Amino acid sequence: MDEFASIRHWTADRQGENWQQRRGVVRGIGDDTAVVDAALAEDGVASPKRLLLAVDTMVETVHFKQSTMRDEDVGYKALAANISDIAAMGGMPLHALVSVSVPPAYTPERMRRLYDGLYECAERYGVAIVGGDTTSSPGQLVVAVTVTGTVEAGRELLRSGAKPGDAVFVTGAVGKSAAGLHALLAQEREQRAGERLSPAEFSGTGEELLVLAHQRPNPSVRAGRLLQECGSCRSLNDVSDGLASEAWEIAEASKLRLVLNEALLPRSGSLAAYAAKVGIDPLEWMLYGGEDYVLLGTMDSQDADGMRAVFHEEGLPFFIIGETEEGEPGVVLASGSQSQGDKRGPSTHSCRRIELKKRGYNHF
Ligand SMILES: Nc1ncnc2c1ncn2[C@@H]1O[C@H](COP(=O)(O)OP(=O)(O)OP(=O)(O)O)[C@@H](O)[C@H]1O
Ligand SMILES: Cc1ncc(C[n+]2csc(CCOP(=O)(O)O)c2C)c(N)n1
Ligand SMILES: [Mg+2]
Ligand SMILES: [Mg+2]
Ligand SMILES: [Mg+2]
Repeated sequence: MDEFASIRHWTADRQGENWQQRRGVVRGIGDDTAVVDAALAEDGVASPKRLLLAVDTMVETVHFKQSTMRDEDVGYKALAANISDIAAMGGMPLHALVSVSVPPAYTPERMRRLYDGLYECAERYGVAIVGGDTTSSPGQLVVAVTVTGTVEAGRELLRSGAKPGDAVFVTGAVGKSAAGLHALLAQEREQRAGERLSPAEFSGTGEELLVLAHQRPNPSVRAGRLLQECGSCRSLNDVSDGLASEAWEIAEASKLRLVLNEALLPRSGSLAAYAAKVGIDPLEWMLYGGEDYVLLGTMDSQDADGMRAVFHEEGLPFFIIGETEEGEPGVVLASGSQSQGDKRGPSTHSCRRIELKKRGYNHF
């Protein structure tokens, strides 16, 4: 049973509508965050804002190793990954609760450094850290962060709102984090056995930006707010498990197909250079890598140019990478097409369509 099937097995049809409704639950399990009508939660009148609630966990050896992340990076990324889910609803992040399970290797100084990173991220995104929980751990460090946020009622950007004929967009390059992890793990293998492993120094090298993307991801809060305000964004998700996997989630929730145009996928120069150096197809990292925390969504295709202009004005990247179409839920990668922006092939090129598997990072 995979991760998604497990969650369904544990939770599907386990609670009647009664308590969900009486507690103002607009959207429960199944999206980037839960959506709760704050006023209805207390049997009050309708609120102009709704509460967003989410938790994500980082586990040593699963999400990071001593050789891939400094302690302050672990703190920063644990909060950033959570803020990213609020961004993926078009919301404003507000509060965080931090639960840590601390093994003996993590001295008070190391934990203080982890909190340096947490607070750095909190300051940058205007999040108040309001509590948490602390336990010992026999082996690995576990950091679980719960975030709250708000969004204008009825304006939350769900995975389920896409319509056939929408434009598909991403708010940044994908694959850099996975390439950065590859560089860090390659460095780890080069270090002598028994040496205390620490994150490799990449400053001044071509890999520096990739490693930074892995250790210090920037959740797309401003982008999410712009998309929420514009009114033409129909579905949204953040890229934690990989582009293909997140596209599948929108396809399933909205009951349609996403057609991604390979030539339109943003290609980072540093990613291409590193992929060539180590002989790996960069597409593998771009489609299945994950942990990029950019936003993937769909919008009214008529407003796509306007949206691109709004993002440009704010100095933010925005790429139209495909479109949606009616059909059985699925994700297709089209290459060699003649669509706009594909400058690589002659116009006689035939379009190749590959069905993408729902593959990405899966915990089970
Ligand atoms: N153990 C659990 N019990 C109840 N609900 C869960 C559990 N694990 C996940 N969920 C719910 O399942 C849905 C999908 O969760 P998931 O963690 O895949 O989303 P995400 O945080 O956007 O992705 P990622 O964890 O890759 O960042 C969410 O609504 C989440 O609250
Ligand atoms: C040492 C090490 N090995 C592998 C990875 C890759 N990785 C771990 S979890 C995850 C998906 C997001 O997690 P979640 O779904 O829990 O939010 C990915 C891509 C890593 N970061 N560090
Ligand atoms: Mg998410
Ligand atoms: Mg999650
Ligand atoms: Mg998440």
